[in-house]
Amino acid sequence: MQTEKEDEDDASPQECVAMSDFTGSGSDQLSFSCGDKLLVHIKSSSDWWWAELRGVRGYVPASYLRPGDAEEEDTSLEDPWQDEEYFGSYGTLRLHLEMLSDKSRTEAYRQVILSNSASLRNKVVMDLGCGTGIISMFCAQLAQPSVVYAVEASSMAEYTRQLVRQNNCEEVVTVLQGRAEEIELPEQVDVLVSEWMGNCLLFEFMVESVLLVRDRWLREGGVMWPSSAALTLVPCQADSYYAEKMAFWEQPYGLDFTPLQPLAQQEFFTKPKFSHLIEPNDCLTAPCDVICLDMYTLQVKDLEEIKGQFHFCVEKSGVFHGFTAWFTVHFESLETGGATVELNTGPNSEPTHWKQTLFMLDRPISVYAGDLISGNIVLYRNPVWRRHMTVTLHWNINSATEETDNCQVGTKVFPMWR
Ligand SMILES: N=C(N)NC/C=C/[C@H]1O[C@@H](n2cnc3c(N)ncnc32)[C@H](O)[C@@H]1O
Repeated sequence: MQTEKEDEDDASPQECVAMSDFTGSGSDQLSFSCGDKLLVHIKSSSDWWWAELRGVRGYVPASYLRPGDAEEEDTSLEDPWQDEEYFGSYGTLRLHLEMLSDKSRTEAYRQVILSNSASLRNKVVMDLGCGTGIISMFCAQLAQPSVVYAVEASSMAEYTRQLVRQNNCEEVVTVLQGRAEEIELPEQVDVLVSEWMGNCLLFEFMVESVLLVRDRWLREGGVMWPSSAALTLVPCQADSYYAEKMAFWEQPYGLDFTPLQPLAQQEFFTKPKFSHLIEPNDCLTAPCDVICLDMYTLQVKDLEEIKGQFHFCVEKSGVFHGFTAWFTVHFESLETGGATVELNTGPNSEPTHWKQTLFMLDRPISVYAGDLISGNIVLYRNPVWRRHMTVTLHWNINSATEETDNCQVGTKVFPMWR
């Protein structure tokens, strides 16, 4: 871990305490365990600090640290769910406009209601995290449930009540403001519908609320919508993104800026890229469902660490820049044998506001038809910041051709976001 920063001295290093384990990737990141006391020498950016642990220095993720001793009591006030910020953001229209403008997403939920309208007659429904109440109003408009409990924790709930009245749905739709896992209902529900999926499926971990409400309010034999969810992964090319963020430094205006490339890798390729639009022909192999969740059996404790294996066979030679992930959810029919509705956020479906998530490798690797890329993905929920996680990818590349017979191995940890 000896690097050029060794001699850089700083005024007074600040002592910080690690709030959870961190396994560094790349040669300049420092690993540590929960409770370790680190000396922070340089806060080189908001995300990464230059720190020292037991005489070894390296980059550490700032969000894993809290100030030592003095300010101890302050950070204990920090809400691990960041509810104020989270529900505050849903109290404004921006995110609701984005979700409502996402036709693929919203029409999928409408299709679920429409294709189950007969079976929804006289049913008790909960719409968890109803936002502006669109799904609840689909239920009232397209079917005849006995009641829909539209639960919304943010201040949007007040406006949702107005929208329900404005659209003559108040007979059926009851808006309840509060966290769904904390509110009281007069009865159990037959159907628990929610649009809880975050980037990379789980980010925000709203799914925890869905599971808690399932366990408390879904009657025996009740239906979960979505019923199942799958995270899909594919090794891909990302030429334009790589050119834009890394190759750019090779010869801007005829000058050689390559000494900035390590910084570019740190700044642009450390975190996943949300809202990435992958072209179908960027995929180097057929995609693979690496994680499958059954919404009837999934438990909150399972969310701490979710692991999936993958085995890809390279279909065409190209440059392996990274992995792209997306998700698909399924809504089973209320009628036995009825049609299942699918919402697929992948590159072969209509784009959604989630688009896809790109995980860039530290450096691109040339791969050839027939090569095997196998390994695993692990989603580690952040033990402190409960809406965040890290995504760890381990991969092996076994060449199909003899010239590069050595097996290349790689691993990288992506914070999302803390
Ligand atoms: N699909 C994603 N990512 N987010 C879209 C869904 C987010 C909406 O659900 C609400 N919400 C989230 N969690 C809860 C909860 N536990 N109780 C009540 N309302 C909640 C938020 O305030 C947004 O309006």
